[in-house]
Amino acid sequence: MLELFSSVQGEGLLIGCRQIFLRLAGCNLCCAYCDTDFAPSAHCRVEQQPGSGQFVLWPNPVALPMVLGQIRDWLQQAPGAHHSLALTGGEPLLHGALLRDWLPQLRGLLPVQLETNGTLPQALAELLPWLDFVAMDIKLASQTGVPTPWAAHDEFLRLAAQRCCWVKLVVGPGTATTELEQAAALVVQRAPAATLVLQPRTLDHRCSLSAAELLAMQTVVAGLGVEVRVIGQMHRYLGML
Ligand SMILES: C[S@@+](CC[C@H](N)C(=O)[O-])C[C@H]1O[C@@H](n2cnc3c(N)ncnc32)[C@H](O)[C@@H]1O
Ligand SMILES: Nc1nc2[nH]cc(C(=O)O)c2c(=O)[nH]1
Ligand code: SF4
Ligand SMILES: [Mg+2]
Repeated sequence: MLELFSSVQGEGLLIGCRQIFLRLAGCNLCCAYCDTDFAPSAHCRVEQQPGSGQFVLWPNPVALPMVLGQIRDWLQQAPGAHHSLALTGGEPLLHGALLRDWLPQLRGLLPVQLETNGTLPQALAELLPWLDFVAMDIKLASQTGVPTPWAAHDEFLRLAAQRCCWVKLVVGPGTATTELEQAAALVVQRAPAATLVLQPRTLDHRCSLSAAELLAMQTVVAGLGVEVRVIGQMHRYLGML
């Protein structure tokens, strides 16, 4: 485990909701735009007072009772403040066995949102009963630098559609209309109730696209019958974790 903190969700459909973030190490992808250090570490950093920027280091592997104790403290300090728990990484679905163990108790404290790259459908299938929200990326080759894993995304989205789910597309300079069309078609086919979020790539702390470029992309996706939102990474602007 790499991080445990209480913040405000800065992306996707739960933007603005207070959440506890649990970040796990490791990833099966290497997106060119990735803003997160997910390398395994000997320590997990745990923010003390939320927003303080003061961390204590817990040695890895962290045991579940430590995590539950810290979350209970935050919930008691701020009654009713938290909406849910965000499980992120790295790619959290690489830790299927651990999550199978942990999720029943974590979900006893808060509803659970999974942040995922949408490439590990088998792992998702095993954890679905303990997930309330699934925020899935479709990884566009123009931004990641590697071909989009369309087949894995297809299988993944079929499963995610059994939960409250939305799809994030990180878009940026070079994103092709054909990519947007293919992603929108997949959503229409596999999860017609899901919203598609256009998330502009953040580069050097700024939005990498102009207003005109974002609106043009929004027009393409909306024209294909998908519910669409344009949402940037708000936590960066707020200066939050
Ligand atoms: C760090 S990832 C962890 C979860 C999972 N590995 C994934 O990619 O969905 C969390 C989210 O941050 C997004 N993200 C990472 N770097 C970004 C950037 N520079 N600009 C915009 N979004 C970014 C990812 O696309 C993903 O939606
Ligand atoms: N505030 C905040 N919102 C987020 N939404 C997704 C995040 C992630 O790294 O998965 C993230 C994050 O790291 N911080
Ligand atoms: S899948 Fe997520 S954590 Fe992994 S490299 Fe891409 S953005 Fe980063
Ligand atoms: Mg992040």
